[in-house]
Amino acid sequence: MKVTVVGAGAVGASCAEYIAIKNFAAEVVILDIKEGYAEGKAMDLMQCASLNGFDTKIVGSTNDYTKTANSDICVITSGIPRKPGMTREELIGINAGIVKSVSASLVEHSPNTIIIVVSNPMDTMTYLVHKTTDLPKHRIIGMGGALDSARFKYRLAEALEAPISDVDGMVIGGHSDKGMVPLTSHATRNSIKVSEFLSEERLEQVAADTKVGGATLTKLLGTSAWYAPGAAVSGLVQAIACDQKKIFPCSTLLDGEYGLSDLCIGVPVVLGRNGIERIVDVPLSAAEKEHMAESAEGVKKTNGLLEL
Ligand SMILES: NC(=O)c1ccc[n+]([C@@H]2O[C@H](COP(=O)([O-])OP(=O)(O)OC[C@H]3O[C@@H](n4cnc5c(N)ncnc54)[C@H](O)[C@@H]3O)[C@@H](O)[C@H]2O)c1
Ligand SMILES: O=C(O)C[C@H](O)C(=O)O
Repeated sequence: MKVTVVGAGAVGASCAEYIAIKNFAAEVVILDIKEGYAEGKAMDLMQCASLNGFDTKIVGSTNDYTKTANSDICVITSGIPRKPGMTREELIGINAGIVKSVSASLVEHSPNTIIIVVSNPMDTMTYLVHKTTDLPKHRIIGMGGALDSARFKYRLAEALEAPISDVDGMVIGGHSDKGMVPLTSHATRNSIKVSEFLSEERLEQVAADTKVGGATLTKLLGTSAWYAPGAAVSGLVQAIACDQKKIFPCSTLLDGEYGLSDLCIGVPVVLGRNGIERIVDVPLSAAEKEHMAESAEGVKKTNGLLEL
């Protein structure tokens, strides 16, 4: 199993590190445009191998796509992150050009690859990869919901004063401050609906804190987060590489599912060796349906800014 990660910055390096530590891939190539940067990160990570007990070979590349040839999975993290006070959507002007050229180079060298898009605004960047490459839709996956769901579980555990391992929950919709749809009606603590433990008001606070999860960290860090994003990407990569058939909310091209078409947005999917193997239809409450429709409108508005 060969995995390429484009962008050796905060998220790309974190993602490569988690993939290596989980020890399921033979090779991880990290590629960056900055001279020597990916080679440096790869060498530093390789020097963790004996300490952390992994055999994954990590290779760095300064913009040489021949090193990425025949990758089974390619992750795109190249592009600028937001600064405090910015929205993800404001990154489109710079990141669209980067994602378009990077995805073209990746597909040229790995025509059978599965692409995972991380760069923001992620749903729109995932749509852009659909529009500009000829990869089939099950091989283009946007990562956002896996991270947002991890943040939702963190906030639920905090409210419930329970261990995170007792909590389950999922966030669908657009990966944006306003567009996320935390599915509070489906969230559980050890199979019991969380509404049995928390007031409606407290649950609304959990949902609100979840939606601004990325903005909260950006304010604290001065740039956006990387540990949980890297871990979330590695979870998707592992589910595909190991054919786990796990369900994650991922951004995917919809064609009537959830009453939506011609956009990429987060919905639950089964991930296996073929990429997105199935979109899972979850019954939504009336409020969740309304939030999903509003979220889709927001994503479509951002897609409208693309020069296709
Ligand atoms: N989808 C998500 O859940 C999620 C989570 C976190 C971050 N992000 C996004 O991921 C992106 C990266 O964030 P980061 O914190 O790692 O930023 P970063 O600045 O630390 O790293 C980005 C890297 O991309 C490289 N790069 C730029 N143009 C390139 C090109 N054409 N080819 C190859 N490499 C190129 C840069 O040199 C840099 O090293 C941002 O757009 C951020 O908003 C998304
Ligand atoms: O918040 C950001 O801009 C980065 C990322 O999308 C995140 O949710 O951490």
